[in-house]
Amino acid sequence: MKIFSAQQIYEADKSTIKKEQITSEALMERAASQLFEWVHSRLRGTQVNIVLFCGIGNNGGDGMVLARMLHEHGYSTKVYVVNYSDKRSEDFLLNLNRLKEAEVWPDFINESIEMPELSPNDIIVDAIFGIGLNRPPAPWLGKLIQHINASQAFVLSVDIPSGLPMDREPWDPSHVIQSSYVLTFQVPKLVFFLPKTGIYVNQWEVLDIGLDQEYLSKTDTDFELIGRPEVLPLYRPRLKFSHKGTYGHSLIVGGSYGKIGAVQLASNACLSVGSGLVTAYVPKCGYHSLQTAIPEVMVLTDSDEENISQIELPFEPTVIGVGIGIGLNEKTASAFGALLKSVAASMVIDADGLNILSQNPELLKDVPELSVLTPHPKELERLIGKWDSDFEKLEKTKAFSSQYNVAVVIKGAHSIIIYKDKGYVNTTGNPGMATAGSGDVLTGMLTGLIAQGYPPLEATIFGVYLHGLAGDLAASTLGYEATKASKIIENIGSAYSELFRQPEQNAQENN
Ligand SMILES: NC(=O)C1=CN([C@@H]2O[C@H](COP(=O)(O)OP(=O)(O)OC[C@H]3O[C@@H](n4cnc5c(N)ncnc54)[C@H](O)[C@@H]3O)[C@@H](O)[C@H]2O)[C@@H](O)CC1
Ligand SMILES: Nc1ncnc2c1ncn2[C@@H]1O[C@H](COP(=O)(O)OP(=O)(O)O)[C@@H](O)[C@H]1O
Ligand SMILES: [K+]
Repeated sequence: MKIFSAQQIYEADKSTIKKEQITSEALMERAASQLFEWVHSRLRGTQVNIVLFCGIGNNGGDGMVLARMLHEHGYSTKVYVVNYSDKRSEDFLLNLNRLKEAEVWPDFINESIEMPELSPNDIIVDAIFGIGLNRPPAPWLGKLIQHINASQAFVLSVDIPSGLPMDREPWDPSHVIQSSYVLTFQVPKLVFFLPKTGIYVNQWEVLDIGLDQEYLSKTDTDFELIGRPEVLPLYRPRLKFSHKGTYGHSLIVGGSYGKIGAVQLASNACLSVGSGLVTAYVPKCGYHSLQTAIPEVMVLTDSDEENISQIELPFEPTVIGVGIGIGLNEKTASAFGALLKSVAASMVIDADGLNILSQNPELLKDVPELSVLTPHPKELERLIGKWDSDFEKLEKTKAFSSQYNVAVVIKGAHSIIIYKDKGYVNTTGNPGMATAGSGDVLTGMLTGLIAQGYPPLEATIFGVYLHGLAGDLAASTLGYEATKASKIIENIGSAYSELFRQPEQNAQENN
């Protein structure tokens, strides 16, 4: 699913209005009836107190229409107009009048009014600001937002949590609505998925308000949300008359004394995702444990007992996954540098492989084109330098990816794959995966997919999704705390099956 900017969403609105020859007010009515249907189908007339906070723009207009519909269906409502500007939108004004005609009399909140009383049992509708927020909310608005956040009530945000801008981090992190649920119009918003802005969104769902499909499909976006519909077409079916050679020979290079487990995890994941053959290259100390733990994996050893010192390969691997548990030893760094120079095959580079690159940036030019780098945030910072916001981080990563023609996976709750100017935002995974070795599993999986012939970018999009899905399946039986890296591997098979089974749910959890 494409992720559009605010500008593009306004364009889509305009295009819809023009093409369908409807008024903007009719589009607002359509959007708000979707909101109403959502609420009504869940509450079914239950008598709870619904408190609506509506701004004076079109987001507030949506709130006004929703208030009228709730009132008409017998719900108990209290409406506050949050009067932050004299520049009220036309459609807001029109719907304010309609609300009054329906004999609902909103209270007007401004700077000098006391905060309204709220109960934890209320349902609060947050329609103060939408995607039009373009400057910091005034301090009194910030206080109102804090007051709503302190209420412990369920907060349903219209389109986006109020106070959250579309293209930057908030000016004051405490002046943003903490949404229990966001009903967002037509398309998901990038800020739902970034670490510093996604924290305001507990759950979200897209409401289809019928914006111009032609505009939406022909417009290119900087980011795409990766769910099952995006991943399924990437799948490469296994052929009946195939053999192990059809699915590539992966090489996993890594490990050092005390960190052989990382190679075990990566090799096992590589095999479990479907690589035809897997060879692990480790220092001598890793030989016995690897041969014992995973009989399917072949093992080559370095001449050094504890560290990789010189990589000599008696065969030509299809793809190399490198860096996990490798350490920062000088001998290892120069062996890694020599490996980069000697192979043309794509690599998947992780962990200390990335740190060696950061310490020796002259090696970056030798990284084979279309390789995949999988940094967690600290490793990324060492590679591209500090950033002042999530948005700058994305821009810097795009520049890095373009410069070296590599895909970069920014790992996190929503891992984002950057390739040149485009970002792919993953939707699977859970906090149970914040555990030792889950990154090693990802490295092995991406390597194993490339081995099977998935082009590197597709392997990365597919693999990051599958890794998260395997983690979700592991957590569904084990819970977050007991989910560990080896359990993610055990669920790779079920994750493949899951791809072809259940329809994707609309609501996404994001905490
Ligand atoms: N036809 C349309 O354009 C549709 C718009 N919809 C709703 O419209 C919303 C966008 O509406 P608007 O563009 O009116 O914007 P908002 O309702 O988000 O904000 C209202 C106005 O407040 C001003 N403003 C921004 N930051 C401010 C601040 N800190 N203090 C005071 N004033 C500030 C801006 O001029 C802005 O236009 C969407 O989020 C969505 O809810 C929906 O009704 C669907 C159709
Ligand atoms: N809170 C989370 N939600 C979803 N996925 C997560 C979360 N925390 C970590 N992950 C995933 O787990 C993996 C962790 O990788 P990494 O930090 O390199 O671990 P390690 O170095 O221990 O192998 C990444 O793929 C990341 O996206
Ligand atoms: K809102």
